[in-house]
Amino acid sequence: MSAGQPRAILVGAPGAGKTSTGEALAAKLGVSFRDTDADIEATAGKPIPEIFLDEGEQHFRALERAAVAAAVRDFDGVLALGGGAILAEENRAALAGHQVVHLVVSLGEAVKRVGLSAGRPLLEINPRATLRYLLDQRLPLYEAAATITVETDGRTPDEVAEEIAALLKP
Ligand SMILES: Nc1ncnc2c1ncn2[C@@H]1O[C@H](COP(=O)(O)OP(=O)(O)O)[C@@H](O)[C@H]1O
Ligand SMILES: O=C(O)C1=C[C@@H](OP(=O)(O)O)[C@@H](O)[C@H](O)C1
Ligand SMILES: [Mg+2]
Repeated sequence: MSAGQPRAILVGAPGAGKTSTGEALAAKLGVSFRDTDADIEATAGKPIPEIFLDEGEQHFRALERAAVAAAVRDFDGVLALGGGAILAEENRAALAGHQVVHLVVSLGEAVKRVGLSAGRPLLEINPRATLRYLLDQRLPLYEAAATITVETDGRTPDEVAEEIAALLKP
């Protein structure tokens, strides 16, 4: 069954604001919001840090590939992905042909927003160095997947959502 396609798919580093800006954008457009991280937690029946602890990152990534495939196929609102979803070739292929928004965040701002935050198992130790590594590894992948690129530093999720809404094709 196909319900159309997502109005927008948000990608970017942890702390870029995919979840919060995605919610603001969905409200602005009057459509639903979905986050693959929430889908994964619902499937696993536990929070992401527990999945990492109990089954490990590889298992989380397998759940994530299934969540991305299902959401891109079935969902017609605003979709936020987890920051690491871009690493899987299968997920990058699923994004092709969609309106993909890269939320850009600087290292310093990302550290301020999510440094040592509970709920992001990859960032629990040395968040600045880890985020620097993640950004180096992933930035080219976010850039290649994106059809729209928006800066988020110094702007609220609502302001970022406003810019995206103006740039999206109907
Ligand atoms: N544009 C922004 N300006 C300031 N803080 C933000 C902005 N976007 C998100 N945040 C804050 O940063 C944290 C991470 O945001 P979140 O939406 O979960 O990012 P992501 O889903 O990309 O990891 C939250 O505390 C959120 O309130
Ligand atoms: O960067 C990553 O690999 C991850 C980012 C998280 O999502 P956000 O980017 O929404 O924080 C979440 O999917 C998980 O903790 C792994
Ligand atoms: Mg998120």
